[in-house]
Amino acid sequence: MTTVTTPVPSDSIAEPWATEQTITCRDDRVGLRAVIAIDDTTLGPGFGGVRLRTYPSTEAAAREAQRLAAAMTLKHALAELPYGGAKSVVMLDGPAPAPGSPQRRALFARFGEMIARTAGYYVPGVDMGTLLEDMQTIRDDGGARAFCDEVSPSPFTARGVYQAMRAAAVHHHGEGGLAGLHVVVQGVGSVGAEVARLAHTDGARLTVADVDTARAQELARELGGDTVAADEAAFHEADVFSPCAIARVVTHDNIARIPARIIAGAANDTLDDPGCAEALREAGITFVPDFVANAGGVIQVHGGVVGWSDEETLAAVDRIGGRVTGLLESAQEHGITPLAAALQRASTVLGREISA
Ligand SMILES: NC(=O)c1ccc[n+]([C@@H]2O[C@H](COP(=O)([O-])OP(=O)(O)OC[C@H]3O[C@@H](n4cnc5c(N)ncnc54)[C@H](O)[C@@H]3O)[C@@H](O)[C@H]2O)c1
Repeated sequence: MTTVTTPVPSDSIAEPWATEQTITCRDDRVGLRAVIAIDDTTLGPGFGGVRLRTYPSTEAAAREAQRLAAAMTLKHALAELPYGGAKSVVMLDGPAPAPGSPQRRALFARFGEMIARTAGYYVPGVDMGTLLEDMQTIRDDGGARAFCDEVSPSPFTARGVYQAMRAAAVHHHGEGGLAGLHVVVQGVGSVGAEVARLAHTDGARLTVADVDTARAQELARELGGDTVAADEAAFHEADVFSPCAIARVVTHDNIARIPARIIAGAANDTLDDPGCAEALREAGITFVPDFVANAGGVIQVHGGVVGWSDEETLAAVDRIGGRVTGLLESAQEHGITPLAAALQRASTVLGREISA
């Protein structure tokens, strides 16, 4: 007699046709429930991280995988990288298996086998909740291609965000760039702290915020700056606001309270909804799309894959600045938002219409 295990209660994949492929993966022997979303492979295999966390439903997990995969498509298209957009989520129903444990290894080995079935069209990397060793398991035990670069992408992401911020400052204030400007950084983890340091080196005055207040205070001391409460960072008097922590910090309801004239940060999904981009433009605030500003990490990963020298990788990351300048000029010329300009660029690169 066959035993049928009841699937995770719920629901469905809400948008079955949102991506080129959305694949569910299940193996009860190792406790695997995962969703792989391959958004678009026009430019190459879909590359995107594996996220490991709990979700309230299968639908929520699938939605997140699809949404993040679409953002990766845009990120790679704008960064001129030969990858499509993809993302996967492994659903937890309790605490994550400990790093190095046989359970964790079995989970990622099996997931790797399922990734291998995409025949290279999905290439995973590290994301929230996963570790380099998980990618190595996917590769070594699962037999799938995986990006397992041991170099942390965070400093490269930070450098790209800094270049984006600087380009926006030059666009607004002329060649002086960030010198003398007040920059508020929300979230001073591996990316935000480095963004703050680079802006400080460029002559900016820094105010930093983090839910880990000791971390913010220590960095403020290092940079001779100030701190502000984490949930007040966006509303603190400043020239530049750099969200480097959580998603959706800009909402229709709070735009009127944001004093900064430039928003450029690392946090994915900074806008609560794409319509906020037009509201920001009307409020006179220049928003640099997150998927343009935070591409330094994927550029570094690609540099590792194709064997760029450190100088070549840094030069490629620094080109984010010129790209932002181009988008801001195009947006100004056509009376559109920088987000719309970025989507137009992605539409051209991908050969299909992409709207917000
Ligand atoms: N690391 C990368 O290369 C990379 C690449 C692209 C995008 N991002 C995005 O950039 C952001 C930062 O990434 P990271 O690698 O620095 O993460 P991190 O975990 O190293 O740092 C995040 C920091 O934000 C703080 N934080 C959390 N919630 C906060 C809140 N509500 N207000 C203020 N601070 C808060 C945390 O205490 C931590 O110090 C994330 O949104 C991430 O998805 C990172």
